[in-house]
Amino acid sequence: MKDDLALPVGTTLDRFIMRKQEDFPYATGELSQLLRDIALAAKIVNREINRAGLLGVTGAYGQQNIQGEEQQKLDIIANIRFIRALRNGGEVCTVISEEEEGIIHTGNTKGKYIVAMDPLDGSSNIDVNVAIGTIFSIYRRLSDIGEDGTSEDCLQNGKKQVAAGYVIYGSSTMLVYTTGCGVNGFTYEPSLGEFFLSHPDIKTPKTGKIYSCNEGNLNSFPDGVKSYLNYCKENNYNARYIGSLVADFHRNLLKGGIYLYPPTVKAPNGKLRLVYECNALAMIVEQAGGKATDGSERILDKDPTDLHQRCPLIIGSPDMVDKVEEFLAAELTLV
Ligand SMILES: O=P(O)(O)OC[C@H]1O[C@](O)(COP(=O)(O)O)[C@@H](O)[C@@H]1O
Ligand SMILES: [Mg+2]
Ligand SMILES: [Mg+2]
Repeated sequence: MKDDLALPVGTTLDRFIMRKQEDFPYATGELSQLLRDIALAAKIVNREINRAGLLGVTGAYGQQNIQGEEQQKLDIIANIRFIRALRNGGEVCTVISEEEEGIIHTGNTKGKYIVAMDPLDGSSNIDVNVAIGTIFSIYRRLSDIGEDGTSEDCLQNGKKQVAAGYVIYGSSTMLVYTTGCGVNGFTYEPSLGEFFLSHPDIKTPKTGKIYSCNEGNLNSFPDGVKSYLNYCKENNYNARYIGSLVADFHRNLLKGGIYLYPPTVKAPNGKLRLVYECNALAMIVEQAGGKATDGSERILDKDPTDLHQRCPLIIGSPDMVDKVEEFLAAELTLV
């Protein structure tokens, strides 16, 4: 067949976004444009990450962020690249970032959207060539068009997300996102500079045999979590922990598994941030048939009170999350 000489390259992200937009007769194209702006920033950051070692942009930047964490140069670069792309795109009035203490007004007062983001996730893995990521949540503003966004706009509960996603910079670079109608994954083809649909309609298995958590903190985990980890070991589950939330989450999403960052003595509210890490992944996992909880409350039901607030995260295959909650509930009855 002649066609075999030129096999189709697949559906580009752009084309996919356009087709999805047709599903919404009242769509104005602004959210579509915003998703494209995020994809553009992801391509640029991907390039920066790939050549970081050559350009000497590895290592610490020499200042701390609001969380008291040493900022890496690539944290700063990714933060600048995403904020610039969102500002130039014109659809976003306000940004919340892990790397910025306060909310960032882009000057696009006509912009209808708010973006909360973790520009670079897995900072401890940046310089050692291990998969890292970017996490983003998109909300519609509540405040009036024509003004800067407000803190009320930025502290919306996770159920209000109109879209959420992540980019994983790993053996290949992928963009995975949802607009509330299922989860789709796109793989980046650098030679064409395009993301192509590679993982349509992702569904996470109901259960799995992989558990991911930093057992270095085991001694200070709640008893219910300790019991669950014993249960995993008794049932010969595989321990897999990359130390980049996006990468651990992505593997478990595709293969079935559970990621846990419980409260510890060092981090009594857990380590991960509700507004720009947990909410986005919770929307994705639920859209893929999974679950996300802080141990007792559904992540998406939590009302944020602070931009950088932390919360425990237990996320993944639904049966596995239920099992952890069972062990935690049993712990409470023993008290
Ligand atoms: O080193 P720990 O305590 O296991 O924490 C690792 C976790 O912290 C994070 O690195 C926090 O995210 P950032 O790198 O964006 O700050 C997660 O990606 C990861 O899952
Ligand atoms: Mg992070
Ligand atoms: Mg980060």
